[in-house]
Amino acid sequence: MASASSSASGPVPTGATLDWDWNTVLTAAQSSKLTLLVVAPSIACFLWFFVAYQTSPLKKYPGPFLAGWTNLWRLSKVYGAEYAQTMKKLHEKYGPIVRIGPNLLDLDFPELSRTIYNTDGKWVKSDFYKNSSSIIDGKITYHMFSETNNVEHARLKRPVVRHYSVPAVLAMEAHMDKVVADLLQHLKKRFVEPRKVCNFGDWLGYCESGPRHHLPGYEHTLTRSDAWDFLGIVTFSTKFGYMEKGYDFDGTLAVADQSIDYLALCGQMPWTDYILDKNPIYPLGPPNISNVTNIAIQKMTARLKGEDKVFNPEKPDFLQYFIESKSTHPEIVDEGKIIGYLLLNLIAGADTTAITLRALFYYTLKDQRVWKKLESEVRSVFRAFEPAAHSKARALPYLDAVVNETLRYHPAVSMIMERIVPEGGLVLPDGSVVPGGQMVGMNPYIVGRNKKVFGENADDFYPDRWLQRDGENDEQYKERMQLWNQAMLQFGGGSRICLGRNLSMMEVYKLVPTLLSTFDIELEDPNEIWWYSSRWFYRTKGVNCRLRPRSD
Ligand code: HEM
Repeated sequence: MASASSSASGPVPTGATLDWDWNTVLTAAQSSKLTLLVVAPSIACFLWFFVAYQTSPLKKYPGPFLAGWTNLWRLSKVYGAEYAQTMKKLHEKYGPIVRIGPNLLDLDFPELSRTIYNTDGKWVKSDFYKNSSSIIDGKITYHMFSETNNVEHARLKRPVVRHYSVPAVLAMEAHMDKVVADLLQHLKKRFVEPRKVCNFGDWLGYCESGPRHHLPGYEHTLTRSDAWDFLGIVTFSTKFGYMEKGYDFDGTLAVADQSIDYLALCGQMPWTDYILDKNPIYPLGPPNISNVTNIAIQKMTARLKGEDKVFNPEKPDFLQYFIESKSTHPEIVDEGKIIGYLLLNLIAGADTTAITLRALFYYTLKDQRVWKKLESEVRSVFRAFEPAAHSKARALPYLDAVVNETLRYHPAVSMIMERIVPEGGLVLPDGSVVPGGQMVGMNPYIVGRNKKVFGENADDFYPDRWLQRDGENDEQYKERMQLWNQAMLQFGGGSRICLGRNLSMMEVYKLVPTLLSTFDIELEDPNEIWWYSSRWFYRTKGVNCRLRPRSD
């Protein structure tokens, strides 16, 4: 070992011969700084997580080990885009209760659906929802979906809720008929006459790095453009033009996808929204749906000035209703709120309906027994090239069964709908109590496949399960349906139930019989496996079909 005096690197006590090396001392000092800067916080962090983990009241519940420690685990599962499938496997492994976050349980107890999703105002949405808000005049502003305060939510909903009721939606049937009639003509000209393949889903390469234009032979994203144009018409009497152009010409649909993915990813660790989208210095969030926002602003301004030439007062639309609510509820509704209501209609409504329609065609066409049964029921009532009347369509039992089965089997929202357990806690069927302040929720995909409710074949697409069984009397059938409906959370539940469900069901019940009674439809490749991405929305692409004029 060298003496310290031989070192040029620092003062040495006089006369002392030291048996150490200043480099070693410095290295030690540096490493203790390192210890302070890196190791100590890591230990503190570990201890914090360890204590939180050990003392958590949810520790007793089963689930993946890492999920109990950090929300990064569930973030990674959302990122993987196989969320619903992963959760299903976890429930198969652990049972009806799975701890998927340090403070979050995913429950598969349909009997609790009316407790957790109810109207008493005590169950509050978690912070998951908050990031789907916007900054208006420098202030974070929530809409009906993102508002977690139940009192404020009820205030926002009050002026508009009646416009989504069944009678109000039925008053819009004339609008819908126009979109359906246009769609039939488009299909005839674009696909039936030139004998081209029609894409019932999104065209290949959409939203990926490739150019944003149609590929030859796969021109039309039928369900999606129809759903967007339909909502454009009922919302402000104007189609976006996706059906005419046949592709996402202004990029809106791609941006809508990004904002829904942002909701799902950022919602796993809600504080990240303050670093990303709500960052006051440099917002890094998803791009706005500026095209649609601009259209909404233009339409509202023109309507308020009496300059909207396309609006026909005999055919009411949501914009008109929202403008009226400004007079009936001036203390709640201003022009900013009207834009919020308009945008929510589009973002919450178009893709959910498109996903449902696409799933219905995919699963039904894949099972020719089901397809033929549906086709013959529909054709016994409706003629070709005639928009199906909603009231007649609702009376068709097999169509009803197919729609229910599609909603059960492929819910457009396939992620846990988080709620905060109120004071007093939640008693689970196993007798354990989840204390107030913790989070629980159910996933429509998981409860929709509960084998105790739907039977051993719950993982099969089998619409006939919804029909009255041989030997089952009316009372028994009614009871079974009541039980099954508890497990149908496709539209959420309670006071936060989907506001647009009547509207989307009207579209589905009109469009499906109209298409089946007008065309012979078949999958181009009966073995087609579609693309999917399961996050908040269970999105899909594909379903390429050949359409021919109806042969019988
Ligand atoms: C098949 C179509 C649809 C499905 C599957 C669907 C699904 C859902 C679900 C599951 C929720 C509740 C989310 C939660 O509690 O966490 C919800 C809420 C909502 N949906 Fe839909 N939706 C559909 C269509 C529509 C349409 C067409 C509109 C509007 C025109 C719409 C507007 C809304 C609104 C405003 C909310 C928030 C309700 C509130 O919190 O008060 N949805 N939807």
